[in-house]
Amino acid sequence: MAGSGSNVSDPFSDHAAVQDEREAIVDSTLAVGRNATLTLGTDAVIVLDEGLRKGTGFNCFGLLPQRTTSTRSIPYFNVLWAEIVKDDLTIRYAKPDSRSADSPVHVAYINYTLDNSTYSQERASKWVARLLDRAYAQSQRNKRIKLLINPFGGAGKAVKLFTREIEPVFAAARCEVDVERTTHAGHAVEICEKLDIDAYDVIASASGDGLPHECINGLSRKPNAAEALRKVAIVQLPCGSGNAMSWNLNGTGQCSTAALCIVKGVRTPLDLVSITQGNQRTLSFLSQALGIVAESDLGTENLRWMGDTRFTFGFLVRLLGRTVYPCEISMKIEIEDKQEIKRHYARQMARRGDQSMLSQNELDGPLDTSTNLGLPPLQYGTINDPLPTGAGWTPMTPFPKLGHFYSGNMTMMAADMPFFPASLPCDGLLDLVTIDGDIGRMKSLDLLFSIPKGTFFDKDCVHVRKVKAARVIPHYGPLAQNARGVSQRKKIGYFSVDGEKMPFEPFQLEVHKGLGTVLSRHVGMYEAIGPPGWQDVDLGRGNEGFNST
Ligand SMILES: Nc1ncnc2c1ncn2[C@@H]1O[C@H](COP(=O)(O)OP(=O)(O)OP(=O)(O)O)[C@@H](O)[C@H]1O
Repeated sequence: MAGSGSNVSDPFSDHAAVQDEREAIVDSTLAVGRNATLTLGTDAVIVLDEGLRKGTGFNCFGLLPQRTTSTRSIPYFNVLWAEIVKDDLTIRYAKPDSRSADSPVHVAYINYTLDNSTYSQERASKWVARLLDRAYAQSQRNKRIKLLINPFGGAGKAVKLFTREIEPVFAAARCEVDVERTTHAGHAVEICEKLDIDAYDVIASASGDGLPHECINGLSRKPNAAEALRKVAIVQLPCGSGNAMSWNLNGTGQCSTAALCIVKGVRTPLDLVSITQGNQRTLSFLSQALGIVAESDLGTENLRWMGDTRFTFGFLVRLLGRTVYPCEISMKIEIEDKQEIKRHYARQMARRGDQSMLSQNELDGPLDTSTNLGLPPLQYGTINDPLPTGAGWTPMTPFPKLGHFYSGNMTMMAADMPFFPASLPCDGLLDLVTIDGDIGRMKSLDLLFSIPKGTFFDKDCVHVRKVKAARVIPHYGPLAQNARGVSQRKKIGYFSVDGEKMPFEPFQLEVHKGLGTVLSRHVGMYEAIGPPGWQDVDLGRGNEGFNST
């Protein structure tokens, strides 16, 4: 009944709480001049300024509408820096050029002259500190970035893109940037092998996916490789043609937006894959391909003048030719059923959903100090060892009609190419897809169009498993007689790792959970929609699923 004693559920009866709330509102609002205030809102800083209403003064003789609102909101994510110099408060932020989802950004700023009383200055300094706390949250400020530019990457525009789109964003965010141009193939490996890992937080590549691949392999050559790969985050500023790393971690193919995402990026551990061939061990962060995908990429180098279209052209030519690429494959399968893969994905996403619950150790996993911080030992040996036969390993099995062998550690292989929708940055597993090459042209075309639509995963002819390791022996390439008259297959064919050409010969791969580190827009997840229907999967209780640690 109204008025009968205290009502604890009535927030207005709690005077202390109301007082706290009032003070919080007062603290979050800063008066900057007679007609303007800046307020720290839930996810943006709100600028209320009568001056904004006046517009630019040009309204095309009354034909264009004048700005009628006096407020503007700047999302915290876009705030690059804020500071007070003498009596001037300046907030620099990344302003999108358009409303499109993948719009580039440019650096803009607002500036107000403060009342120069000590009280006002102190309040303003506290307000700026609170703004920066919100703008950066879990992300490290003033990152120290080693920035490598491949002057010939993509369409050869990386240097221009750096000057116009990337540098202004890093400068506005007060990042320390040390720029170096690569002069030859393999240069990034050499630079990263010698890099002082205490001097940098991030290695950024203004390039395609080739340079990040080299950076990872450069760090892997250090005697303290595991420590280096843990300490320094590898990122990409998308200047190539595929730019998969940027699409997966930041959801953009724009250099300026990727720079903003790196400024605000949070550390995410990334599984890396060891590939052994002969006596070589290479690390991979993205994909391994044999057959049609490798040929469409590496076999079309002579068509570079076509730009991105060369992949599609190469793909269609081979697809319509119903080319097969026979191989023998043995895998250590962890999850095979598509519904189980969706459940695994849903379970991992549920864990990631509450980021505040994750400790840094849980995110990065324990660092194995038993190996002097060098690369982790290979659990299943190399391609030169006898075939592993332990739990989960399938026998070496012929795939006589194989059209695609494609394993992926990230979802997007390029813009609109979510080839591995169930992949996760740090589940210790690789998504391995095989498709027969003789499935018929219409079915093949339908498959091709299903990739951007996100329905590819559920197609019957698409075989997907989550694996921890695999051994592959390619059995294609033309037959030729050797000097002793014995028929042998010529080593002609393409094997691509992260889009880079590797020797066309047998290989073994093995996943290392969370060995690498990247910066991502969201902790522990890719900017992708996941396998179809994963949100509807019933996780049940007590079902812990695959434990990859
Ligand atoms: N200065 C250079 N001259 C020649 N090759 C270089 C140079 N710098 C880097 N490279 C090599 O270029 C290769 C491709 O690099 P990157 O991925 O950056 O560009 P891209 O191939 O054009 O991009 P994408 O893979 O998206 O098409 C890498 O293998 C790297 O070793």
